[in-house]
Amino acid sequence: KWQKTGKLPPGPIHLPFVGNMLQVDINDLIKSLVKLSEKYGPIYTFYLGSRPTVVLCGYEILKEALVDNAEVFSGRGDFPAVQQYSKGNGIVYGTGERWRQLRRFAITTLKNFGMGKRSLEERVKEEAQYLIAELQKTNGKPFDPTFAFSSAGSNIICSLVFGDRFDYKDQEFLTLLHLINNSWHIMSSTWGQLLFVFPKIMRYLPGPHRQIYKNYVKLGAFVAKRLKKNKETLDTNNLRDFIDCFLVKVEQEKNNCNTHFNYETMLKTTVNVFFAGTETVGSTLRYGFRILLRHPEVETKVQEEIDQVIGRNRSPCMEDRNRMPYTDAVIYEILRFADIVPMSVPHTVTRNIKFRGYDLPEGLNVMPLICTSQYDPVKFKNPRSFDPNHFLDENGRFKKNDAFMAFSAGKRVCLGEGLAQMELFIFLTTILQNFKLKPLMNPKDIDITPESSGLGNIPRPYRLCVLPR
Ligand code: HEM
Repeated sequence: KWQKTGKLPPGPIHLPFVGNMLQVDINDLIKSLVKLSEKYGPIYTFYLGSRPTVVLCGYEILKEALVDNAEVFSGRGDFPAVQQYSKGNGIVYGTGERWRQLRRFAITTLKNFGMGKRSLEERVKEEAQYLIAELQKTNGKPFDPTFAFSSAGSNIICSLVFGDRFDYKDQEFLTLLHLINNSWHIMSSTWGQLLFVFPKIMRYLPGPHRQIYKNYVKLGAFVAKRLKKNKETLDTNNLRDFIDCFLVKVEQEKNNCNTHFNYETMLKTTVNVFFAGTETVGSTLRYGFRILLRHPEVETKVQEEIDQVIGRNRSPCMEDRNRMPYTDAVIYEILRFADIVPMSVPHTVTRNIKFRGYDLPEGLNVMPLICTSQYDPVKFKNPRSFDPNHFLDENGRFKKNDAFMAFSAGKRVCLGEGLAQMELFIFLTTILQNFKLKPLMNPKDIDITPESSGLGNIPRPYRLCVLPR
């Protein structure tokens, strides 16, 4: 069907059933896809089993697709790791009118609860103090920061979605964080990549990839419990959180047989936002602090800027960011270099389109390799090096770069970008205001390449010490 519809971009010769599997290293799918673009150019066709996918590489073509043709490239493509659970419900994996309505509702509702506003900033500042208290408990001894960071990030989204934060030692909370972390690791492992390339076959084979679905079911059970609790205690004159607002919306729409607001979409959307808001910020902080251990000179410069602009006696706030170009650039560079969602999430085209001379039929899978924009040598001087100068001009002022696509671009752009930027700035500056980082090895020996790459780029596990300043 796909071939008959028109001229797809060229690509490596594919075999029946296995597609282009034999042309890639399944331990590092992304690297292989980037390598193929050296031969076939910025747009080529790659077969996942029998299904063609158009791969987009480099800033120019990603912008042309995701931004200049935003509507057409806004469909959601095959993502087998989660499809079995989400079944097209929810924001991340929804498509068409359902996705549009759920996304609009989520953005408006999260804004009403303070996303992008001062009230939420106060919440983030308060959480930063809990994080500092948690780090103080380590007494300068080595520790693994994974769960302290993901707890802090997760608590912000929990406040918005569930109306409250959790204690860092709360067992149920820790279990949820483990489920999310575990799923993210599997999606980013060889098993996750096998699942991506062979969705049908892998569904029937044993292996860790099956755990992703089980984890989602457990997360869903927790969210279902919260939905029930909210419903039992709902006061329509005092809406407490995202779930309350969704319950009201479902009730308002109950006689509309075409509605997209029902129990299933409420459950899956809540799971989506909870998952997306937890692992991403946690992973970025974990990656970012590993980079700072590797580059103590960057840590020192950020601390100098903190001392100059904020001092030691008050908490950092978002207004400070405008007066801290170096720290601003460091955060952008962490997001660029760590590149924690390197191939974004698959898209599709929503209607037939002629694009760069090729015929892309409606429903065709598109893989926007946003890592190739973040590492585009035309747009960044030394893309393979961590260098905050990528975001500074010659006078030391912050300089935007269009090729920065850590949150993707266009209609599907991450809806939590503003929130994530706020959390990263406040958490990072509050930690560096209070502590000096101490690595457990010579900084020059710290490897800041990812441990594995798939849906996510996973930083290598590490421990560090934090000493009071
Ligand atoms: C450093 C932190 C984050 C990064 C790097 C990140 C990155 C991304 C990326 C690359 C996408 C895929 C966009 C696409 O399909 O083209 C995405 C989607 C999404 N993100 Fe984030 N994200 C982050 C934090 C958050 C937070 C805090 C939230 C919570 C509100 C969130 C909620 C979502 C949702 C709901 C989507 C799906 C959007 C859609 O399909 O319309 N993300 N994110």
